[in-house]
Amino acid sequence: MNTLQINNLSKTYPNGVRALNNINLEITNGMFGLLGANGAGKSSLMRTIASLQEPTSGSISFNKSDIIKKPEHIRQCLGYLPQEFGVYPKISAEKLLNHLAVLKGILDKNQRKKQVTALLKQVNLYQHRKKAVYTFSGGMRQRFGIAQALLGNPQIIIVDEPTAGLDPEESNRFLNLLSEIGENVIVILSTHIVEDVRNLCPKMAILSNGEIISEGNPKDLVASIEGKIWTKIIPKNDIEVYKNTFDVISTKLVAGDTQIRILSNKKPEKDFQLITPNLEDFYFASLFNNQTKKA
Ligand SMILES: Nc1ncnc2c1ncn2[C@@H]1O[C@H](COP(=O)(O)OP(=O)(O)OP(=O)(O)O)[C@@H](O)[C@H]1O
Repeated sequence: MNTLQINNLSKTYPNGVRALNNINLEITNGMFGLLGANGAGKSSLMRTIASLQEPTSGSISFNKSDIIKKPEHIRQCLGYLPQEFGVYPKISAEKLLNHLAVLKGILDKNQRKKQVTALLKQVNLYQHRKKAVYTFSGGMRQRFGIAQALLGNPQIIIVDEPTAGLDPEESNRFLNLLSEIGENVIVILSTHIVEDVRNLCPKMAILSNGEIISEGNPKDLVASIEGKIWTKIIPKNDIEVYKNTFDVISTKLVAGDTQIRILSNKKPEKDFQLITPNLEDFYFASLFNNQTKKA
């Protein structure tokens, strides 16, 4: 069993932005979803775990080895697909993956060829192996990205916002690929897409303004708000009135009408309907509770 242990981790950038604020997490084998809005601090946390930047304070260990003092340990067993993969040179996907394999320390030529071929097949890019990656579509690039992250059989794989910008079919394809990686490694999926976490991750945490505000199994978290989420269709202009009166966690346009969802232990008033909550409701309820706690 692999264990990533994060204790009291904080990161303040030189410009004064406090991106991470006292994070504590223990992550073991399987898919772990890190959910948060843009700017919540997900990439800051992913980059710090990948030892690409140092925290301001706190500690991270991977299988009991301190990765801030000894970053080479996690680098050897890490596969990382960053949010921005960067510029691709004008060489074929096969050559680029081979080159990245050398950088990863796979020096035996035969072993390297075997692994590059197997990975290109696994991510369904084998038939496109002679094409340059910069000519690939967004989805193909992300699949190439996961192939490079899997080089060298990593024990911990970090994917940062991998489906942002992909169409639904490519997104599905990518997530299926991710779910096949296996249960014997840690996979951290950082995303703002609630559905992705619900479908894939048995464990998750919500990050907001650099803090972990909820953590657990998605089903258990949703069960904790069972019987507390109420909905009503209201005129668009009344939103502010309802917000001032009730704990409105979200508003949504449904077929041109405005639907509000409210967090309440009992029926807020007549015409409200109790609904079976989903993970998105839990996410919004967490953000709402956290904001009101701070206000
Ligand atoms: N290198 C940096 N220097 C200064 N501030 C930064 C730096 N990187 C991130 N930030 C700031 O830290 C905060 C968290 O950013 P981060 O990129 O970690 O969030 P995120 O959840 O990954 O969001 P997104 O999905 O939009 O990238 C933001 O306020 C951002 O502007």
